[in-house]
Amino acid sequence: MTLLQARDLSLRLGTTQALQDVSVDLSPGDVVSIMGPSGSGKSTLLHCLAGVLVPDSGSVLFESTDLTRSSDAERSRIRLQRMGFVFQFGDLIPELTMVENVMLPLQLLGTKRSEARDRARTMLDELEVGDVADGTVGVVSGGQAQRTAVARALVHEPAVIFADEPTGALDSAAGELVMDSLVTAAQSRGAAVVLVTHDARVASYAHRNVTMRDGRVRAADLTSMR
Ligand SMILES: Nc1ncnc2c1ncn2[C@@H]1O[C@H](COP(=O)(O)OP(=O)(O)OP(=O)(O)O)[C@@H](O)[C@H]1O
Repeated sequence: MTLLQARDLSLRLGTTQALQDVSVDLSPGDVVSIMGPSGSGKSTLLHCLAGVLVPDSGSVLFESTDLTRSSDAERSRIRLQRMGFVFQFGDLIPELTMVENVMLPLQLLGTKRSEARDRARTMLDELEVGDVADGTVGVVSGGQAQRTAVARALVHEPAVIFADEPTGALDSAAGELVMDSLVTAAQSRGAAVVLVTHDARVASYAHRNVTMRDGRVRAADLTSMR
């Protein structure tokens, strides 16, 4: 069964051919890393797979919807309901506590506040950051904030998590904890993970690697060492 099937994606950004004929498949529970030098098109590919950017040509079939033929509103709805996102700098809302940050996707999806709070707390406990649930970004460590961002990405049970340099701002010990929690929690729910990273240790969590160079896939389906 395929969760996401991207075919022959090409996209020009300004004067740069950011993607050229890129194809990627994702099955439920897959963990795929996207590596490659700076400027090779990794983030652009991730954004096309997630329906944030629409390629000039090619198709992105996600759970039977072609994201390249969907309206902005439809793609936003699919992202909210079926996808989770983790970025390099957590992007937690600083005015909210950790648990309030994790409640957000559920509340946007219409879950009652009390239920959203319970589910967010359970998720934070699972990621071993339940003790900082009532803290704000200013008082928790970078690793705790990033595990909270992972909790927020997973709390609404998405089919896929997109993570762009999720450990890029952390030291290696904290980064490993974030990766362990991300991959373990996603796998236990059958969610796929797409990771953009420069870091071979982060990529070693993946089942498959896609290496980009100048907007093209250089090598796909390499077996990870882990
Ligand atoms: N909005 C834009 N306008 C013009 N060119 C862009 C734009 N966004 C990205 N590019 C160019 O597209 C190419 C691919 O960028 P992208 O950010 O996908 O690379 P990347 O591999 O993720 O790089 P990095 O590792 O540095 O984040 C680069 O040459 C970049 O300069």
